[in-house]
Amino acid sequence: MAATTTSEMNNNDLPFSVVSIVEDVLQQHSTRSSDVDEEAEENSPSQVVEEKFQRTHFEHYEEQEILRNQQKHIQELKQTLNTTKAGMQLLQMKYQEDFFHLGKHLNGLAYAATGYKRVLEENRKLYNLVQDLKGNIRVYCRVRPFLPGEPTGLSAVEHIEEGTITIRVPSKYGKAGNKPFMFNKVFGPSATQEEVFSDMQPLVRSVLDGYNVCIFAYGQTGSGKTFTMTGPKELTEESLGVNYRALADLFLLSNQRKDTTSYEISVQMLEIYNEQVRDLLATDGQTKRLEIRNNSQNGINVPEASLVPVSSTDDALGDVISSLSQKTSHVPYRNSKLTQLLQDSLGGSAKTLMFVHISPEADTLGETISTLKFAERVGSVELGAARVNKDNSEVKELKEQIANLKMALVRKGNGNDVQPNSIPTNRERISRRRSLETPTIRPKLPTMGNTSSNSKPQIMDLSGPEAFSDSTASSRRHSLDIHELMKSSSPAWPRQSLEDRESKSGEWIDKHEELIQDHNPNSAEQFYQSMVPQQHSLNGGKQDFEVQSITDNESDEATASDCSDSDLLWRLSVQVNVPRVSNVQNSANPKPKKIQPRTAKLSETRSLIPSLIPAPSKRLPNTVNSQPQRPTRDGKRRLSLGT
Ligand SMILES: Nc1ncnc2c1ncn2[C@@H]1O[C@H](COP(=O)(O)OP(=O)(O)OP(=O)(O)O)[C@@H](O)[C@H]1O
Repeated sequence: MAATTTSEMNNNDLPFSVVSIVEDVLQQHSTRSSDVDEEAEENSPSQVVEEKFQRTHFEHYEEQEILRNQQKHIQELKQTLNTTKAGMQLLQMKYQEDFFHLGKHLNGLAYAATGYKRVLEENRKLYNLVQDLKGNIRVYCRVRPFLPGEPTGLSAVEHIEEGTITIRVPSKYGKAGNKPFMFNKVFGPSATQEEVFSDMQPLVRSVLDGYNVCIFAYGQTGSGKTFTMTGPKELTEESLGVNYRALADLFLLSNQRKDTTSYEISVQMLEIYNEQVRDLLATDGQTKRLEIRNNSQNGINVPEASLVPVSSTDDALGDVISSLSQKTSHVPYRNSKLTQLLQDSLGGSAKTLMFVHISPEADTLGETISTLKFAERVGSVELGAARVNKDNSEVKELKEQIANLKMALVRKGNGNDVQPNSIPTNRERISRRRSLETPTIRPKLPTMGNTSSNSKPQIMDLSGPEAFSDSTASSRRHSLDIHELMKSSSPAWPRQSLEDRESKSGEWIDKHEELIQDHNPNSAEQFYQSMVPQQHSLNGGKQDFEVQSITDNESDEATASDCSDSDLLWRLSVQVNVPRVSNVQNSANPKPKKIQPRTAKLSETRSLIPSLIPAPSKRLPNTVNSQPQRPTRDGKRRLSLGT
């Protein structure tokens, strides 16, 4: 029985203490049995047997009692064990349930967090869209990281969040505390070149939709302007700056669209240093000094000539921004070479983006704060909504006629007899209109007074080999044309008749142009490859950066694929204007081209949306500068440009 009990106990996984108690009892039982046997041997047999029986019986009874008690305890223990097990299982289930709920809750929180981020991003896009519609200059702020070897003390930047950068201001700069500055976007020290470019890529791409785009970098020396615009000294694919990426992207798109659209891309690199403009791509081994010219055909351009310093770039840019933000009738663009070149971007119909750069070091905080304040002011300048170039064909033609008439009047006033042929003949007009229709490269229209139909990005850098390219004319390049030309003392500027100019349109537009890409399907990769190993090798004989948007019957894909959300309304204005171009074509061409069904369909769609198009804000024309010249100041802040 003892054995059975033990085995039972074992089978039920009874605690060790219970098993040992049972074994002790069995041990005692066998000891007592042997004692009884010994006593029986000493007494008479019958008595002994009697006593033995009684004792055994009694002991047996006792043992049974003990066993019963123990079994009872075992049962109780079993029950406790089962209850505990059940309790444990319950707890486990509860914990699992709690974990599940916690996970769900966390998921919900994570989702809410991403939702919040999405909403913030959406808000930013909408804010940018509103700003674009108002024509505000977009301002992106970028903070350079601490450089190796620099004392990595306390950063001047307290906090960065989407479009807000908060600066720690100590008491020596006024009221101590945190000062927030708001921009369209703020990139922290860890932002990569790719991140920076991807944010502005839609803007760059809108060049191919016919917009002028100007991108320039501003900030104190060593704050990272060159890094953003070009890249570091050791260029790798990852470290390529905005200029390379923008060009590579334009080549890529032009290649992708080659079946429907032909783009002509050329590059111009200039340096403005001490108010002198130099052609960085001059092939004769010397950097030529250039003069900035403005005519209504091509807007600002730079024929060969020397320049007289006018005023500090820093002051001049500040003055222009100030005038623009106060909406004064006269904006002193001509006070510096930079502002002259940027005239169409700062006051024209271009989309303009300024990168403001700051260093993280606390000891440059004074400069940082004034840079950020200036940049905030720039961000508040409303230029009016950007306008696509190609919607201006009729206006362009009328302006062309007005300019020709003005020219004729001026000549008449000078005693020259003017032939009425300075007014374009029907044939010329038709040929111009045809040029708008051409499905390949749009020829440059040379006649004065005409607004350009080309988009010309610029690249400029004022610090070291800072470069920028020329921007095209917009409809606002007006008042300077005649006066400029008449006042010109540049020997290189052709004293040609309008007819001559028309016949040599390419030369009229820019002497420093050289086609670097045309119909080359591999040009994007070639360009990219050539840039990385050669580093800054744009000097290799390629000149003049000019991107032209060509056909007016561009396919939907050709115009649509590149636009960001914020470009949507800009695109709408492109679309609305297309039917007008078609009309011009039809009226101008005696044998009108058969309109592609795709284009016709587009026209229908487009005709539905004109009411959505914001009216471009109007500005008074600029007059020839009459501002007093300002002394040059050796400003610390500098600019790097790329349009
Ligand atoms: N975002 C960045 N990440 C890493 N290094 C950077 C970054 N920005 C700038 N640098 C480094 O900081 C140094 C100064 O930058 P950079 O030459 O671009 O300044 P800058 O504003 O063009 O100066 P300057 O006006 O004197 O020409 C360079 O060594 C550059 O590689």
